[in-house]
Amino acid sequence: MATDSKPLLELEGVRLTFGKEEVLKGVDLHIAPRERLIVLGQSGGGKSTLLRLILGILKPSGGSVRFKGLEVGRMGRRRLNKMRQKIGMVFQNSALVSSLNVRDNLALPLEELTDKPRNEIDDLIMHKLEMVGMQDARDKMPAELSGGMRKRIALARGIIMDPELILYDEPSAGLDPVTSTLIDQLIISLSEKIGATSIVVTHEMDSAFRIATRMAMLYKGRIIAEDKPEAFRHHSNPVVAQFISGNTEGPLNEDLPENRT
Ligand SMILES: Nc1ncnc2c1ncn2[C@@H]1O[C@H](COP(=O)(O)OP(=O)(O)OP(=O)(O)O)[C@@H](O)[C@H]1O
Repeated sequence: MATDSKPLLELEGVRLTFGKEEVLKGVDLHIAPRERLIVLGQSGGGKSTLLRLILGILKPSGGSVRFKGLEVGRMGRRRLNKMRQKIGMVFQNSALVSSLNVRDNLALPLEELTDKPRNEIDDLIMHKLEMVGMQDARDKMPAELSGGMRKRIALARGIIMDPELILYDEPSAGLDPVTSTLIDQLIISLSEKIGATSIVVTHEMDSAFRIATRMAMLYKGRIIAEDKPEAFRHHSNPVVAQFISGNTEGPLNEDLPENRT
């Protein structure tokens, strides 16, 4: 029990500047094992940037990102590779390599980050394809699959190494409502099956409420609210309340290009 209550991931005072733009101004966030945390925020607010900091693709300009107690920004290549074996990533638009078939797309992270033999890689791929109901797609090219099928393959690739943490960037973007619900259910069941923690960036509020065990709102470079989903439905913070409702009147309007001075 004691280890389970320790955060898997700790972000403290994380700042990130691109040129003159300070995108993150001090993000504090602790993520406990097995949580499914939804990160909400406006377009261009820095959500994808946050995921890239967690993966160690970007280094913070200030503050710290710790995965299992280790500072990600200070890891060398070997440590980073080791950590990335424990983190699965499901990108926006699935991000499959169009010139590779499903089998080879799923093999990529295993070949890049491990020295597993081919037969072991093939067994793992079949097992993960079965978990997402896509065992018949092994030899198909991405172009032969629908958006929902490609998303299932992206999920299979995200869990290929039984990660402890899975990062999802807009997992249901561009999918029809039914496919989107099925993908949300799969996200929940897969993370429960492998005992993973999930961080999901999304703008789709129905998906967010279906998936979340906790929610956080990123606004103007900081986390301005974090709470259980029920609390987010009727939040006292006017920014959160407007974001959730999609109301066209409220404090978020100050940030619209036409209202900037
Ligand atoms: N590599 C980069 N170099 C310079 N600026 C960048 C870079 N990556 C992101 N940015 C800028 O940082 C800001 C945050 O981008 P980010 O993609 O993290 O936002 P987001 O919240 O994920 O947006 P969306 O919801 O639209 O995907 C944007 O202004 C973007 O232009």
